[in-house]
Amino acid sequence: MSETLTVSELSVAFRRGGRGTCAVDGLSFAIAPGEVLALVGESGCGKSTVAKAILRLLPRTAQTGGSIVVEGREVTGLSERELTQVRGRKVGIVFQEPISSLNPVVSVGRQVEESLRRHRRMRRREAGAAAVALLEEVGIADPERRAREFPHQLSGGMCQRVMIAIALAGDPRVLVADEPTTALDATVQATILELLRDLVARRGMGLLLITHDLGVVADLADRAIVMYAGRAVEEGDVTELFARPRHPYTRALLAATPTPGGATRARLTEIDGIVPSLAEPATSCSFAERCTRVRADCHRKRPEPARAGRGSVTCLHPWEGS
Ligand SMILES: Nc1ncnc2c1ncn2[C@@H]1O[C@H](COP(=O)(O)OP(=O)(O)OP(=O)(O)O)[C@@H](O)[C@H]1O
Repeated sequence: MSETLTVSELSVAFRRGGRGTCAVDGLSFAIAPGEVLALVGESGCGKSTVAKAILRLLPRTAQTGGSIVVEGREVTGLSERELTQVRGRKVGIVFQEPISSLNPVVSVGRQVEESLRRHRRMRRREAGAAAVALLEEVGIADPERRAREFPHQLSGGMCQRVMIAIALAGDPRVLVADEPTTALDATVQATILELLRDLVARRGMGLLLITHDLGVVADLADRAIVMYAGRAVEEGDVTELFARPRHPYTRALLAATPTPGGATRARLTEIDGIVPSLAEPATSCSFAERCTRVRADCHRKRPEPARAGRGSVTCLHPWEGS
């Protein structure tokens, strides 16, 4: 099966007063139709930067390297005009804050219609009917009435459904969902995850799910990449990753995840300051300072990805599969 999205050796550095911060460092992955791939890691590890690089939404101060191919088309060198065909039509995006992402003074039906007219060149009447059908597809009851309402009249969960309808208007082959349920309460979260799962299966889209929440990964993803300081430290099938985490960071993340009904164990703190300059790539393991298994060579040698089970691990001394 051909991939909907292939990212190869993606790197992104931000310049800040003469110094560079390497936010993403040599990340590669591919998503097949109907597949859910999660990018998981703490705040600041570079997840959103990956999403923005795919949609070419990074500021001019960002230096990007590597290749991003969407449905066989390299997007890194495209002009703004060519990019409009990719954004929305081939790649849709859903952000974390549904209410602030919607226009408060335009009815939700009209906002879906506008997206349909922009991406699919529909006439107004045709777009009106298609908007109602999309609202129904994303699970909004009584869609004709709801289409006339404004964002403040809808719950957070319903607003997120509207955002998903807007993202689907261009009939994208890949959906990028950046923390799609983080702003919602737990029961609503579960219904939105179920909707995303249904849509991926029904439409055969690829889904890149960006989250810091391993519970969300377990619920929805087929595969996951665990990111730390801009690099993939472990990658694999979700069931294997949860059953046999090999990287000490994956283990630490799993240990910090609240268990149902149990107490939340210590949370890992946010990472700041990653790699000082792109010209000076890391010469050691970036997790060494926080690692419980650290050995002398971790401070001297940069680990490279090595195959492990059906995935890979980037660690000089990984836990062996048991
Ligand atoms: N526009 C920017 N200019 C400079 N540095 C940036 C910019 N955007 C992100 N960064 C830096 O890049 C790194 C990765 O940020 P990013 O937002 O991708 O992480 P994240 O894992 O998505 O975190 P969060 O979940 O908090 O959004 C951070 O060190 C951040 O400070």
